[in-house]
Amino acid sequence: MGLEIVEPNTCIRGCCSSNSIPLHLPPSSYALLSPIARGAESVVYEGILDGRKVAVKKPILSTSDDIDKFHKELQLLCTLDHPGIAKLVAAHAKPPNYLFFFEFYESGNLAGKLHVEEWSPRIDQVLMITVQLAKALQYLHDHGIVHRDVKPANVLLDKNLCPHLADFGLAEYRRNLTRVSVESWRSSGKPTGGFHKKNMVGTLIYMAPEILRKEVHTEKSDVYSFGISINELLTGVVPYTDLRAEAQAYTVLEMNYTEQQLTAAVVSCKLRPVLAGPESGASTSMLTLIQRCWDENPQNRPSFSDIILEICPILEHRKKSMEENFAPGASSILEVEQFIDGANNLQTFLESVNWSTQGKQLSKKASLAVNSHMNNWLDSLNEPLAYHPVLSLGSFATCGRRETMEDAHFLMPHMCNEKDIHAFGIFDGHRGAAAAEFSVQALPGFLQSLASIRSPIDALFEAFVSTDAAFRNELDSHRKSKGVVQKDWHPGCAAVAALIVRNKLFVANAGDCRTILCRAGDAFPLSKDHVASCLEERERVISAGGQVKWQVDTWRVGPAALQVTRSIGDDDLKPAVTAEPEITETTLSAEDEFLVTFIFLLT
Ligand SMILES: Nc1ncnc2c1ncn2[C@@H]1O[C@H](COP(=O)(O)OP(=O)(O)OP(=O)(O)O)[C@@H](O)[C@H]1O
Ligand SMILES: [Mn+2]
Repeated sequence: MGLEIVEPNTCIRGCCSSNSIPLHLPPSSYALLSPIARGAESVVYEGILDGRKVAVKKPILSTSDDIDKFHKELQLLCTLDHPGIAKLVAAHAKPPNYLFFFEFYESGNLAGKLHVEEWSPRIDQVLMITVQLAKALQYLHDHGIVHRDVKPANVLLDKNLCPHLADFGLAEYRRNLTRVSVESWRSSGKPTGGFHKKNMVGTLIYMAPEILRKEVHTEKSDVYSFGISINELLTGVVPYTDLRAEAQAYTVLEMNYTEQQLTAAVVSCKLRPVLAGPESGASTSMLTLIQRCWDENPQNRPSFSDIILEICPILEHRKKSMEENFAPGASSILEVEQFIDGANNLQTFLESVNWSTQGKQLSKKASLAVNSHMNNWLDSLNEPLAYHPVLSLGSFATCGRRETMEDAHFLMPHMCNEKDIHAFGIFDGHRGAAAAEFSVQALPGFLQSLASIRSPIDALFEAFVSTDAAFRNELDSHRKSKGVVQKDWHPGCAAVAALIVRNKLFVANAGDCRTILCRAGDAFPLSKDHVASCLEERERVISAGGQVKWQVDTWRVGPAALQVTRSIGDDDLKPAVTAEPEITETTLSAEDEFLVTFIFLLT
């Protein structure tokens, strides 16, 4: 770059100096274009410096403390030179203009990439970002600097999606950190809540428990924030917004939990974000590493050198297996991309079980085992004058704002070729789609096999319980024999099934899907939500040996913080979270217009 360094190359106070970064610039050498981001403390503009595109950070300086802070940040930035750290190319440190000029990173910050663009990185991209960031933080720590604001919003991505750690507004030399932290941030002298809001709310979810307890910030507090951020990169979910998988659409602020509630939960109840599952493509060792990063005790957290040592071999192994599988002759970038995608899919395929097929096979076995004649159901209802419903049906499913579909449903009109028997069901998965995928195949089979030997109510009841037992069995045997299923992975699903036998409607429910009957224009609920906020359910769970705690915003069950109290799967919470459904029976009449069974969506 042709920018000249004018000696003495220092800031106005003489406290910042550099051999390579110009610290004052002739006004003609730069121009500020449109703003890219407005924070509480600064505005970042797209700009031109000496003919080249840059990002210009212009701090809002309203008190002398702010000016001190600018000098401190500049001093620090002048000493840093690492490919994983956003590069300061120049600064202007003389009144009236205080400006930082950074290299421009085209792909914006990682938070925007994940949550606005809904980017879902491949596992090799996650690993690459993890290693690069860990190297940048290792470099900082080696220089005695603690970043104190590690989060995806402060990670900038270049056009190759390589990460560069930015925003040194809170960075400090470790030796200066004695008993500062939260108190000193709070006393920044600004009358508005802006500063407080920025540093507490925006960063709160990344803050280590010791910081929330107002203890000293150490390198290990950066490790904690790093762990939370990498998990976010794997899940694509803003921390704590999916305590209940069904409510993922919430953002932290919308969820209305107060600072104190979240702080209390993180500090005292050791609440952490939901760990990424195996479907993210992350290996068990990587997931365990994340958990160690967010360990309660800072001393149990790995250092960045440890993290690099552990992640590098995983990345190497990944690269190697992709190279080995690399098709000779593939030449264009597109082909390479496709190939990498293919390799990823293959990996995911090998690592996961096809739960749908498992469920289907089981369902076949079950229905073959019994000769299905349902005449006994129809015989028992043989009232010639009874209302005879005529059925039309349909279904609609949408993934909503979630990355993957965890819900499933079946429509089984004319079950076992009986024109007056129909069954429908909906399964709302959580902690992965496995339980829903399995149940949607298995449950109808169980129901058919039980039709000839049980009453409709008993058949429904047993179909739920058997599906649950079969799923947990299957999960267990995969855990034991093939090791393909992680031992701490406990998928589950809420389920509701409706069975129509001539003019009788039976609805079996376990969880919080809902069924509503429209009768003469009015809505009649045929199911009751099984959630921990319901006193009756809470008491049932506790008496079955489960733990129910108020966490964040509502009552939740067990360490998994599940809101539903009945489900198929969730084997870590059995028997308290039971699969036994509650069943209602309704006699249909000509007034009944339609039946809606649905998953409660929060959008
Ligand atoms: N070099 C850059 N290239 C591209 N975009 C940038 C660059 N620097 C900053 N930005 C954009 O500006 C945002 C804010 O930058 P930064 O975090 O450094 O400032 P801040 O004042 O701390 O802002 P905030 O209050 O939001 O944390 C970044 O998240 C990013 O979107
Ligand atoms: Mn920032």
